[in-house]
Amino acid sequence: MLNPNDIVYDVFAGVGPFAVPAGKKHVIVLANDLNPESYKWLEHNVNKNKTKISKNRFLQNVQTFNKDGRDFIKEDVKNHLLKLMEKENVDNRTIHIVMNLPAMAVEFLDSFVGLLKDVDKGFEKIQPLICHCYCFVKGVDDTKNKIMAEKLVENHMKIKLIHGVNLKEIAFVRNVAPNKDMMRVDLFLTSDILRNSSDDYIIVPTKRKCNKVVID
Ligand SMILES: C[S@@+](CC[C@H](N)C(=O)[O-])C[C@H]1O[C@@H](n2cnc3c(N)ncnc32)[C@H](O)[C@@H]1O
Repeated sequence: MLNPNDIVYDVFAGVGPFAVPAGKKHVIVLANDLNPESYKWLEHNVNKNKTKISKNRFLQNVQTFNKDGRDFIKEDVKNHLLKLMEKENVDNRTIHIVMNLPAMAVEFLDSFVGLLKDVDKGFEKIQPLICHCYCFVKGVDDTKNKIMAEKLVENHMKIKLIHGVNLKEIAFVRNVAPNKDMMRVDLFLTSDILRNSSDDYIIVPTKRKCNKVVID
């Protein structure tokens, strides 16, 4: 899916199985992991594969971070987006946010709501901005799995998902245990979400129970 001008923010990068191949394709990558041991090997793999270009350049190839995902989003992803919004020329590219921590990633999604609420222009320069959020659902059937994954994201972001507007796709990834499937929800992080100016969206009730969603 990735092209050389694209940008990847890998919030839960582990030892770099997404970040390193992306860096090798000359994609700009900001890769983060909280676990110091994962971070050590992420650094090792980035250096070993020569994906690191220069400490001093803004758009270096792969940059690594050792932070909690929420801090990484609110500080480093935000700052990087702000710099892109200030640039005069915009490359033709897609920005991807990868959130591969299926048990918990949805709990970090609210960080994007209002992330750029103080900004009033330049949003077109950071679109499309696609968030790939992995989650687990109680495996029932494909249709119900997709509804559960959608409700899970809606409850955590407190926004209504609308296909083609802020929802790109919901995909089955794999079965991980009896009655437990991994799903991937691809979201368009629109300027409405980033500014939290969500007149178009119905705010869904906050009632939620951890990762489980009950379908009537
Ligand atoms: C399922 S692994 C995914 C790693 C990698 N993306 C992959 O596909 O192999 C999730 C990673 O998230 C990291 N992690 C867990 N909690 C985190 C947090 N709060 N902030 C950042 N990283 C975290 C873990 O250390 C682990 O490396």
